Amino acid sequence: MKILKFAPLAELNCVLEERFRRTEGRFKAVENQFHLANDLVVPPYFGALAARALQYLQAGFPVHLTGPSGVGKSTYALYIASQLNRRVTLIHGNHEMANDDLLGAAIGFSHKKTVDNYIRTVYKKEEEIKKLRVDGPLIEAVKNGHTVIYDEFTRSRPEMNNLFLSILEEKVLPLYGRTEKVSYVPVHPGFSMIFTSNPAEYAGVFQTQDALLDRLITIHLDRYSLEEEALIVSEKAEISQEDAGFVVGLVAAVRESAGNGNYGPGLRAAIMIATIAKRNQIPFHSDDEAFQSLCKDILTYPVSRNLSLSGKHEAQRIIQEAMLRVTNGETAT
Ligand SMILES: Nc1ncnc2c1ncn2[C@@H]1O[C@H](COP(=O)(O)OP(=O)(O)OP(=O)(O)O)[C@@H](O)[C@H]1O
Repeated sequence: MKILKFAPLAELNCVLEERFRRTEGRFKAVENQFHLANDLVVPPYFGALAARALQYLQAGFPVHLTGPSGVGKSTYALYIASQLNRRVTLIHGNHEMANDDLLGAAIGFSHKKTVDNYIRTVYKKEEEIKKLRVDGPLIEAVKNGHTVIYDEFTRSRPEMNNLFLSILEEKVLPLYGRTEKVSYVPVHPGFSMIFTSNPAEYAGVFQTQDALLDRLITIHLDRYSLEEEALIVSEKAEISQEDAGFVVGLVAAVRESAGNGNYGPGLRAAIMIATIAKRNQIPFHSDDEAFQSLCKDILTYPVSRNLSLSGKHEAQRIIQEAMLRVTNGETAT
């Protein structure tokens, strides 16, 4: 399994346009700092999938990565984007997103006044008022051929996402509601898009219009294997593979006992437990009180969400039992 050491993505030729920074966060859809996992673990499955996704993008088709929370969708998307070697624009879906956030908006007026009173008897005055607009991140991306990662796109309202229909099919970005003569921007040949989403049954997620889904190559991501998860956790938290295996096995056993399937605690919870335990020199041992409390704090809520009203106590019982099982060498499937 490959382990890549990555610099922050910002250094990977993924700088956002200075102009947007100067608009003081007006374009809330864009973040100007984000990081690819510092220690990116590339299991064979991940590498093969990323290579295929790259082929699809290079052939001009957008890719959509979907799967439960924490299976690595954003990480894959950033990794694939970094392979394309073009600037990256990152958009986060949210229910408040509006066209202006992506296309830009009027930010005021410029005013020019010329008064010519050189000859006292003649008074000449000219005034010009111009609307000032700032292009939004999507216009820049489309014009300059960036790779756009639209993370959690189903958290934006479906009507908001209509914009992408013509970008992806007709290769033009229509500029609705503008007074300028040009009413669309042609899409640069180097432009490509990677979408990510959680399944439709997740809270806060909107149904996607079929027309958009029809344009995307949708790839379902499954959880990493326990061995892969252990390697990721050991790299991220800088702990031994044995300790990482124990934490990952514990989280998996808890998820299994709680019947959470795809939706229970996963890789993120394991990374949290491992990082905090390492930082605070808490032994990775189920007999250790501090370790038990840490696991309960992190795992109780995601486990109890699926349980009945007695959730909290039931969840803690499940966690305690899972600790014993994993300590006794019983592994989750
Ligand atoms: N291959 C990997 N190498 C290193 N770290 C990884 C890898 N895959 C995932 N991670 C780490 O696991 C955590 C979850 O990954 P990520 O945020 O990509 O998941 P996601 O599927 O996009 O989750 P969500 O749907 O909740 O946004 C992150 O901390 C990420 O850095």
